[in-house]
Formats: sequence, structure tokens, C-alpha cells
Amino acid sequence: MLLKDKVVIVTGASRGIGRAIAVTAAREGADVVLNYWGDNDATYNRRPAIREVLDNIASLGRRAIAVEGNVAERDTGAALVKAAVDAFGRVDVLASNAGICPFHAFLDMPPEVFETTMAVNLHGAFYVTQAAANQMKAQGTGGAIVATSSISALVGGGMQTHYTPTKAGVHSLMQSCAIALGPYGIRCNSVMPGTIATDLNAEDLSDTAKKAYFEKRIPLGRLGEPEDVAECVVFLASDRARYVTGAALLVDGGMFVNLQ
Ligand SMILES: NC(=O)C1=CN([C@@H]2O[C@H](COP(=O)(O)OP(=O)(O)OC[C@H]3O[C@@H](n4cnc5c(N)ncnc54)[C@H](OP(=O)(O)O)[C@@H]3O)[C@@H](O)[C@H]2O)C=CC1
Ligand SMILES: C[C@H](O)[C@@H]1OC(=O)[C@H](O)[C@@H]1O
Repeated sequence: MLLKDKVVIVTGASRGIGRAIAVTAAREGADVVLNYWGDNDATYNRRPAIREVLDNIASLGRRAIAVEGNVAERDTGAALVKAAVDAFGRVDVLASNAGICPFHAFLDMPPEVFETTMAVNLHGAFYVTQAAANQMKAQGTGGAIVATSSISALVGGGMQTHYTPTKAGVHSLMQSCAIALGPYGIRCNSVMPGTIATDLNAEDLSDTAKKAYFEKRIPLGRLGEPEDVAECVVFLASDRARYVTGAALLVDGGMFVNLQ
């Protein structure tokens, strides 16, 4: 088991990639703190979703707690760490994953869409990482932080001018934190998913021509699934990756390298 008896915090754990990270970590022996929020989507009822993740993890014989909180708020990171320590005694791994991508054109981008995207995706990752790292430093036994960046850290999107800089920022945050936290034995890495079928892009991919374009562009011939990313996060969080820090792992079925 890759994460036997480790305590893992996952932000954005109610669905999509975060949910898969949480369940995969539990399957690999971890106890998990599940963060979620839900305010950004009025049509979506988050409580049954998080209940399902809790039940799923319990059925694997591991412990989990759910902690509601908006990562864009500075104190949420500290609250997640406190909940982890109260419930499980420590924090070994942070998967900083929560993110939003409200597609919008650039020229008339409402400032609040830009600022909320920055606040959730980048500021949230910063403050949650800082809180977890302080706890790991205090414990004195190292730790691992894996952030969900994106292929979008490397390439652009005309409807994502507010989003792609946050993903480049998350990638850069992990690089700098690898330096800042290496002396404490805390490793910091990111995964860069390509196009993974989740609620985040369900509407965008309902355009069948666009979906077909992605499938054609991906050498492995299919969109990604949340579990494809989760397995990589768990690897980077585990001791198997003990000499890996400051790295970014593309998990995109080869889409990035496919020029022609
Ligand atoms: N899907 C893709 O193709 C790709 C996704 N990514 C990144 O992966 C990460 C997860 O995305 P994905 O699983 O696709 O998206 P989903 O929309 O399926 O899930 C997003 C998760 O983030 C949570 N969340 C949203 N806003 C907040 C907030 N303010 N505070 C706390 N939690 C919040 C949601 O909680 P709730 O359910 O309560 O709303 C949910 O658990 C994101 O960072 C995204 O940028 C990167 C590359 C590709
Ligand atoms: C939401 C998008 O489909 C998805 O998000 C990313 O980060 C990927 O690059 C895709 O654009």
C-alpha cells in the first residue's frame, strides 16, 4: 500500500479529480480529510455527493471526515489542518486540488469572474499549502504536497484567460515551495492533467465536435478519467517518489506533445 496509515487532506474532494484522489488514497491505506464547497454551482447539491465519498472510504476500511470550506478564504487551510489533527493526529499529505473554470471570453471578462478564479485556484492553493506545510514542519517528519495544476499551465485557451494563469501559478508555487520546504523534508510537486471528463468541462465537452477534436488530438485516443490523475497524485505523494520534488507530471494521454 502506497499511503499506509498516512493522513491526507484533499481539497475539492466531493467530485471529479479530487474525489478520485481521496478514494485512491484511502484504497492505498490513508485516512482522508475531504474538503468541499459547492457555492459556485447552485444547481448541484453537494451534500449527497460528499456523503457518497465518505461511505466509499468507509467501505474500504479507512477513516474520513468532510470539512466544508471555501479555499479562497485565508483561514480555510488552517481549519482543514486543525480538523485533520483533531481527527487523526497529524497531516502527512496535502492534495491541493480544488479549482474552478468558468469559461468566458477575454474582452468582456467580468472582473468578479477573473478575481474569483484567481482567489480559488491560486490564492487558495497558496494558503492551504502554507497551512499544511507549517503543520508538517512542526511534526518534524516531512511530508508531501501535490497540487493539481494543468496542461493549461503550458498552453493557452481563448475562453480561459483568467484560468490558465492560475494553473501556471500553481505549477510555479510548487517549484518554489520545493525549494522553501526541502530543508524540512517536505516534497512539493504538481500534476498537469490534460482533458479529464468531469463536471468542470461537461458543458464545454457537450459540443460533440470539440470532444471529437480532443479525442483525435490525444494519442492514447480517449479523454482522461479522474482515476488516471489520482493514481499519479498518490504516486507523487508516496515514498516511491521520495527523491522527486519540484516536478510537474503531465497526465494528458500525450495531448501536449501532439503537434502533428
Ligand atoms: N477536468 C479537467 O479537464 C482538468 C481539471 N484540472 C484541475 O483539476 C482540479 C479539479 O477539477 P475537476 O475535478 O475537473 O472539477 P470538478 O468541478 O469536478 O470538481 C471541483 C471540486 O472543487 C471543489 N471546489 C470548487 N470551488 C471550491 C472552493 N472555493 N473551495 C473548496 N472547494 C471548491 C468542488 O466542491 P463542490 O463539489 O462542493 O462544488 C469540487 O469538489 C481543478 O483544480 C482543475 O483546475 C486540471 C486540468 C484538467
Ligand atoms: C476545464 C477544461 O476543459 C480543462 O481544464 C484544464 O485545465 C484543461 O486544460 C482543460 O482545458
